[in-house]
Amino acid sequence: MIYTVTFNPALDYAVYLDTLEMGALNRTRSESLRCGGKGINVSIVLCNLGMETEALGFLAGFTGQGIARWLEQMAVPSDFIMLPDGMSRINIKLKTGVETEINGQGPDIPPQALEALFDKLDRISRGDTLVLAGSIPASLPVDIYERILSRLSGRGVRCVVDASGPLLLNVLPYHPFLIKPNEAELSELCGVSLSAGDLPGIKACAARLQEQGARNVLVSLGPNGALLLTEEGKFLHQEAPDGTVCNSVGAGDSMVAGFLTGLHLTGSYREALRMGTAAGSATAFSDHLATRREVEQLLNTL
Ligand SMILES: Nc1ncnc2c1ncn2[C@@H]1O[C@H](COP(=O)(O)OP(=O)(O)OP(=O)(O)O)[C@@H](O)[C@H]1O
Ligand SMILES: O=P(O)(O)OC[C@@]1(O)O[C@H](CO)[C@@H](O)[C@@H]1O
Repeated sequence: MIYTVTFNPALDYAVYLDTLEMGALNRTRSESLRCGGKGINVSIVLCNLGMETEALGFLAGFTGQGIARWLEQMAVPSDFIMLPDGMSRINIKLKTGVETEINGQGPDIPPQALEALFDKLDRISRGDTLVLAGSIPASLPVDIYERILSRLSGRGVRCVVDASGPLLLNVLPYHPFLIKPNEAELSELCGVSLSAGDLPGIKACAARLQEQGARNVLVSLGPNGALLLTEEGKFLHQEAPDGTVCNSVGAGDSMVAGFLTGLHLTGSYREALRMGTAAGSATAFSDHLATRREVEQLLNTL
C-alpha cells in the first residue's frame, strides 16, 4: 500500500488568459478547478494507474469538504483529519503563455490534530510506502517531516519526500528511499545556480544530496525529462516526449506516482524512470492529471 500525506491540500484554480494586465480588470478565456496538493495528486495518479493507495492529511472548511467529496467521487481512498477552524487553500494557477502560481498559507494545525495523524501513521507497516509531499502550514515546525521519518525509522517503511528547502534537507539523515526535487529546488538546496539542462551540474548536486543521506535522487527537469541517481550510484537520464503543454501543475507529482508504479511492476529503475517521465508529461500535456491510457500512449514513444 502506498500512503500519501498532504499537510496542506488545495483546490487548484487554473485561469487561462491571453494576457494579464496588472492593475486592470482581466477576463479569463477559460478556467478550471480541481483538487490538489502534492500528496493528493500522487494518490489520484496512483489510483489511475491501478495501484493501491490511501491519501492522508488535513482538510478544513468548505473547501476541505469539497476536496473530500471530490476524492470520494473519483474513488480515491482517503482518511483525512478535519480541522476545527480555517479552510483549505485555493491556489491560483495563472496561464498566460507562461505559468504563474500563487499558493496560499493553509489553515493552522492544532497539536491534537497532529497527534491524530501520528496515530494513523503508526498503522503503516513493513513493505508499505509513505509519500510526504508539499509544503506545511506556517503554524507547524519545519522539523515535522523529520519527526515522521524518525518515528518510522527501523520499521521497514519506504519513505518518499517531495518538498523543498529545510523540510527536505532535514530528512536526509533518515535515508529516505526517494527524494524528487525539480531543477530549481535542487539548485536552491545546494546553493548553486544551475542553468537549464546543465546535466553535469545537476549530477553533482544530486550526488551531494545522496552523500547527505538520500538513497535515490530523482530530479525532474520539465521539458528536459528527468535524471535519476540510483542507490547503486548509477545515473540514468530520460528525455521527455514531445507534446504541447496545457497545464503542468501536478506533473512532478504524477512523475512520483508513475515512478513508484513502474518500480512496483518491474523492479527496474530504468523502467520506473520511463514510466515516471511518461506520467509527468501526460499530466503536463492535458488539463487533468494523467490517466492510465495517456501514460501508456506516451510510454510507447519513449
Ligand atoms: N514542457 C514539458 N514537456 C514535456 N514534459 C514535461 C514538461 N513539463 C513537465 N514535463 C514532465 O513532467 C515531469 C515533471 O515536471 P517538472 O520538472 O516541471 O516537475 P515539478 O516542477 O515538480 O512540477 P509540479 O510542482 O507542478 O508538480 C518532467 O520530468 C517531464 O516528464
Ligand atoms: O504549496 P505546495 O504545497 O508546495 O504546493 C502545492 C501545489 O502547488 O502543488 C501541487 C502541484 O505539484 C498543486 O496541486 C498545489 O497547488
